[in-house]
Amino acid sequence: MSSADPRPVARASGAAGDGGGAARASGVEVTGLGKAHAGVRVLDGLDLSVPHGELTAVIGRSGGGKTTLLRLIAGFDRPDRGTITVGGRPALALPPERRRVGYVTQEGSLFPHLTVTGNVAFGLPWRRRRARDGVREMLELVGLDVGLADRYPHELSGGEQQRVALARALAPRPDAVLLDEPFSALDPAIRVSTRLAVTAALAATSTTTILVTHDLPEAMSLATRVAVLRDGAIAQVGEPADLYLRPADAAIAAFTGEVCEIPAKLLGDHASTALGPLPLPQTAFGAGFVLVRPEQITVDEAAPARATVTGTDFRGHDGLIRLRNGENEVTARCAAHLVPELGTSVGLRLTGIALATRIPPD
Ligand SMILES: Nc1ncnc2c1ncn2[C@@H]1O[C@H](COP(=O)(O)OP(=O)(O)OP(=O)(O)O)[C@@H](O)[C@H]1O
Repeated sequence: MSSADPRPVARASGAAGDGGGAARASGVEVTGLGKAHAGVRVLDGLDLSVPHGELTAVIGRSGGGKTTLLRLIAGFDRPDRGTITVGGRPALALPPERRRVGYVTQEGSLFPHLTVTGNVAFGLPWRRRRARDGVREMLELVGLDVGLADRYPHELSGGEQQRVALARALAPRPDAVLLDEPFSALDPAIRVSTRLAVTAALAATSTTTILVTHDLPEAMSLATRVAVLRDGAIAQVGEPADLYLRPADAAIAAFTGEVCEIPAKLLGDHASTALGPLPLPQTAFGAGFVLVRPEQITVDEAAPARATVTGTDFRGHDGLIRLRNGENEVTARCAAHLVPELGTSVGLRLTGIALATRIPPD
């Protein structure tokens, strides 16, 4: 993790949400979860283990069942089969209000007729409700100005509303918090500050969290681990770098970032390509392709392989360069100030290890 990495490093114990005790020793465990909607199987034998105090992001195609998974954990729907354990306690026998699970949606879903104080206090136990200290503590935790305590939701910005929603979810000191695309309705400037405040509050309280998001960079930068939901089950779970650099298959490689296919002779532990040799993640033989990220193709004037720039796609901090190398089209990524002119001939070199290989059927 670099010093610029916004992920909070320390997860303090004994902070606001740390209820302590053996019940909080585990996070969320889901095994063999199955659920059909209107006769269509959405989840099919899904296993997911989120360690206590960690943030796991769940990504997957739209309609793949991410919200369904969160709703089953929260207790808003019942699974057809499988088990769910939250904070070490079997959850299925418990109604939503006794599961000790907080839920924050895209819209925040604050009560419009209650002030910030009323919304946050709603999540507090009775004996703490009348004490404004409890509300103040929660607002400070999510980085909100306590001067906003008497405002109504419509008097707050979207980012402020989401912080209040998290404060309300954290107030009862839940064993887990489920975040269903909580930042997607926010504009980019507010989005960054809101997600920093939210993740800092979750870290300070060591709250086990499942984040559903469509935003891949967001998942990769905030989560300890990322899980890919595919065909009703978790196809791969791992640290962000694992998923990006060592995807389980070609489909996950394409889902987790841009990929480039390069024709190759697969020679066991490495491949031979027109851009030079490349180590393989698994032994493979035959004529096929290696998959690499665009940034693994580097422009290097000393490299023997040459290619002509046929297109550029400027992205601000970096740029994609489309290149023709003999019969092959490849895409490289380079720093914005190094993007070459159209039509230029450049040297190319492959770096790193192939993400995956593909051998076309005969
Ligand atoms: N109550 C319901 N009745 C019938 N079908 C439903 C119900 N809830 C969800 N579905 C269907 O189940 C599938 C999974 O939906 P879900 O909302 O869990 O997916 P998702 O991965 O969260 O999607 P998105 O990323 O678009 O939010 C979809 O095809 C959806 O239409």
